[in-house]
Amino acid sequence: MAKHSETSGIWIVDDDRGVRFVLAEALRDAGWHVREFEETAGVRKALRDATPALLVTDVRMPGEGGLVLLEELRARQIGPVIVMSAYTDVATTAAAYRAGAVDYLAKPFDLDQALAAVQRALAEAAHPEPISPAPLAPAHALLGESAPMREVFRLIGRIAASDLNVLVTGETGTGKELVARALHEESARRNKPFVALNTAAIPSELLESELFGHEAGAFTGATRRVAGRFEQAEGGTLFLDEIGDMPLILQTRLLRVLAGGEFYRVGGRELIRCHVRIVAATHQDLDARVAAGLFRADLKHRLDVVRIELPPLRQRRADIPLLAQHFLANAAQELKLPPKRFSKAALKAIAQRDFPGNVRELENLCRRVAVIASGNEILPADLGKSTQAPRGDWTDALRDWADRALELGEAEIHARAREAFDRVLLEAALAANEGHRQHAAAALGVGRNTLTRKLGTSRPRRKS
Ligand SMILES: Nc1ncnc2c1ncn2[C@@H]1O[C@H](COP(=O)(O)OP(=O)(O)OP(=O)(O)O)[C@@H](O)[C@H]1O
Repeated sequence: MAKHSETSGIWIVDDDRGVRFVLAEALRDAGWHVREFEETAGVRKALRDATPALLVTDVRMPGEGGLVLLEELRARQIGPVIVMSAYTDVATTAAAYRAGAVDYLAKPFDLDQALAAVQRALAEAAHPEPISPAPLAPAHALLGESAPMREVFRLIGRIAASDLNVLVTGETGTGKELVARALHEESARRNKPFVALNTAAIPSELLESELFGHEAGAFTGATRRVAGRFEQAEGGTLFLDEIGDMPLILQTRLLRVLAGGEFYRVGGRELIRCHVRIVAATHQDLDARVAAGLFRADLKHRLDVVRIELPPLRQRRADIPLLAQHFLANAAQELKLPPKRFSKAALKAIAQRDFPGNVRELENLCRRVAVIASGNEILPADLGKSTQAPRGDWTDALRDWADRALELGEAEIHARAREAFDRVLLEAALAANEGHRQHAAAALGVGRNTLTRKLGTSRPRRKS
């Protein structure tokens, strides 16, 4: 490796001597000239005679913090700067990127990772990307301290300010929606709407108008013009959950909108331009769905510009105690119960459990014990037996849909919901029974005639 002593080298600022020493030695071994500082005051002094080729700084130190120095260096166009910190929550990570950091190392870090970050930063220094300044965003409740979650926070911090579409993948209940919200909160769009739509929860014939809105008279029950989610999210972020389940016909429509940035309401003639950032999520293997012909490859490319993979809870058990205590405290507060806490043994027992329903299942367990446990300290015996993961309750989605339809004063709400309900059951039963009507009817516990009658009536009612 080439010697870099012709530049003023790499400067490391950290009040922790151990970190400084280990990092400095590794960088020197790699051929760089390194200067060490234990506080930012020393850096300011040194800046009178020299500038670093790269600065690596801690965030919280006695005296002035690293981010203040970072902002000043950015103003003077000195850098690049890599930030390292044991504080790895989304807000701190994103604040570092906003202040101008080119990378963020979560302590404790791997030395190879640090060396790679230094090399990358120096290589990219010739083409620095502008980072728009923005005020600190409020902290939000995406919690975690495990290595995989730190990586997720790092990624969120890095890409929040961009307008790139993001695909969040992960099993059910891993926090995909919270990640989408964090991306929104940390972006310049934070004062605009965040709108979420679960594409799997909406009957396919209603999905188009949910997304793009409709004009009065566009179909039976459309008594007045209604704005779709795209319009509602204008300038902000649209979160499309369960994107893998979107019917192909709508995938085509969505693709056109994403490509052209404009759309018509259902039954409308006015072309509407949209400036919405899309964060999509799925618990399915989207590549497999593309291979099976169930998902459009071109749409996947549009959505999957940056991917954030949320690991299942079993791969980040280190987060369980933190999450459990948070959920227990929240549940007690919400339910107006006296504060409760887990005994050490109970926390240990929880951390060893399997949670097929991931964070959502852990949250439900904490709510349950908050109510059931009699004492203020939760003991292992209070936890009960591990149960199978409760799946996301579809009636929640139905309730949301009904609330909205009622609020908008839509017509024939009951009939439309019933139709959708029947159709989903019938389609599922027919699919599970290879199209055999009698078997499908038996599986559902209805007579064959009922099934045939319902098949006859549960058709889309769009007029045109
Ligand atoms: N890291 C986390 N910190 C705090 N709360 C979390 C975290 N991850 C998930 N949760 C909570 O767990 C529940 C499920 O999270 P969320 O709805 O974001 O999951 P999801 O992956 O979108 O689920 P699904 O695939 O079923 O839609 C929510 O109540 C959320 O607040």
